[in-house]
Amino acid sequence: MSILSINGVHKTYQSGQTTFQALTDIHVEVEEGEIVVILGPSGSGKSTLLNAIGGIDAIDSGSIVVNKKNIGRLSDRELVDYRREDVGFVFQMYNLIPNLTVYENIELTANISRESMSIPEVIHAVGLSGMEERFPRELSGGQQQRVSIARAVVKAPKLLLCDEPTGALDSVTSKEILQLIEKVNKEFNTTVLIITHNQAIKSMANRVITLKDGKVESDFVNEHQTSAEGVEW
Ligand SMILES: Nc1ncnc2c1ncn2[C@@H]1O[C@H](COP(=O)(O)OP(=O)(O)OP(=O)(O)O)[C@@H](O)[C@H]1O
Repeated sequence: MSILSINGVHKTYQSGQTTFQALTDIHVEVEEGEIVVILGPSGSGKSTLLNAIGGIDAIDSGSIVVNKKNIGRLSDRELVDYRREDVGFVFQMYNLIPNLTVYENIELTANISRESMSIPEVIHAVGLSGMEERFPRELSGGQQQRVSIARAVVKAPKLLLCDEPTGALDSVTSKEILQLIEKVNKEFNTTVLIITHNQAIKSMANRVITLKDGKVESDFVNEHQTSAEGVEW
């Protein structure tokens, strides 16, 4: 079943008199349960595409359908619900709330979503049992990223959108985080989209899409998919 369907998407940015074409005629289909890695150099449109899928930025034309919802047709209220319920975000900079504990950071998201998972179960799944009462400043970068993944996963999203999730981490910690993302994909059947400029990450994907100058340059099934364990820097 298709969980994400992107059809003929165009997006421009206006700055002063200049119009910049950030996305041109994007077509992508993602099936439920896939791990899709979207690669491309800086400026190729990766974040623009991810933000459009996440309902953060509007597109100019075309359609993005997630979990049978056409994002462009949602009212503001429905869009808030969509961002709360259907998609989870993981960013390079963890964006945790500094004066809330690990537990509270996760609880905050759980409280605003309709059907959240058990917080202790999620904390266990991300390997943070025993650290519930710590504050973000008392955690390593990798542990903070685990909290941000737990926060995204606790609302049981259909789609996990990861923007350079290992961009700020060393290679050993990066591999652990990729393994965790893989575990979320398998255990919770969460479809995962990872955008990155790191070529190494593509080996764990079952689909690899490359963007160039705002266009899909290639979109192929990875015949040599490895586990996240097999990602080599
Ligand atoms: N708000 C904006 N106003 C004008 N141009 C923008 C805006 N946001 C992005 N752009 C331009 O759109 C293009 C695509 O940007 P985007 O951030 O999607 O690229 P990216 O592939 O994610 O890059 P990076 O890997 O550096 O994050 C870039 O040329 C960028 O300068």
